[in-house]
Amino acid sequence: MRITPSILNADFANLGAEIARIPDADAIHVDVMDYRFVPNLTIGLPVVEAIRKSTQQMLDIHLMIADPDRWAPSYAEAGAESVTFHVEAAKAPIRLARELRRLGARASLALNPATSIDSVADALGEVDMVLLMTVEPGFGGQKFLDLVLPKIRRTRELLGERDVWIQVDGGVSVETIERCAEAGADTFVAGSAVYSADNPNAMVNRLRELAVAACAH
Ligand SMILES: O=C(CO)[C@H](O)[C@H](O)COP(=O)(O)O
Ligand SMILES: [Fe+2]
Repeated sequence: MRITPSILNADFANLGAEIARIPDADAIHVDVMDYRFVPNLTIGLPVVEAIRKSTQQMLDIHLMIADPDRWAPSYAEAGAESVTFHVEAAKAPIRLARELRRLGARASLALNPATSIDSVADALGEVDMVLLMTVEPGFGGQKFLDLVLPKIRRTRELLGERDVWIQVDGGVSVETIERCAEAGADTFVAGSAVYSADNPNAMVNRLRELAVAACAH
């Protein structure tokens, strides 16, 4: 069970210090948005390169951008351990996943809430993680969409014994993480839940404990 907090709701003027507040995180989830794939703009490659220099923690880059085929490899070259791109945006997802792995990164495929996992079933052997959006991408602090839970179960079923992580992203909190874990998710993005907590690192550990306990049922 991995907790990968999103820095979307952290203080962007103090990113290094904000990341240092969550030493027990399993990775730092960085949301890259481009005003094209989603109606929001965040940060891009230069900031990711600066983050890379400021921390040894695993970087989990979530690209919500148009044309990831063109831009995603640079994030692997910048030293990100995991690069996620959206299937709705990629022109050649298998070629891109292979390129990311060739560059030494984990390759990960993201699906919007309305995108079916069965539509990408044949590509699952090419990736290290599937990110299932549990809100419409673009903003932090949105309400978790329960309608994604059957897709988490279906993804687990399709993956079988394969060692592919299932990450959920959007509205994950102490209220919703157990449902995700019971359905088969093993990697959890939490943005506002972590950074609105008085003690973000304690929240990371609390979320992990809830996920572990839910899975043991
Ligand atoms: O990809 C994202 C939004 O598109 C973010 O990772 C996600 O929304 C995290 O924030 P929160 O936990 O507040 O929902
Ligand atoms: Fe994200």
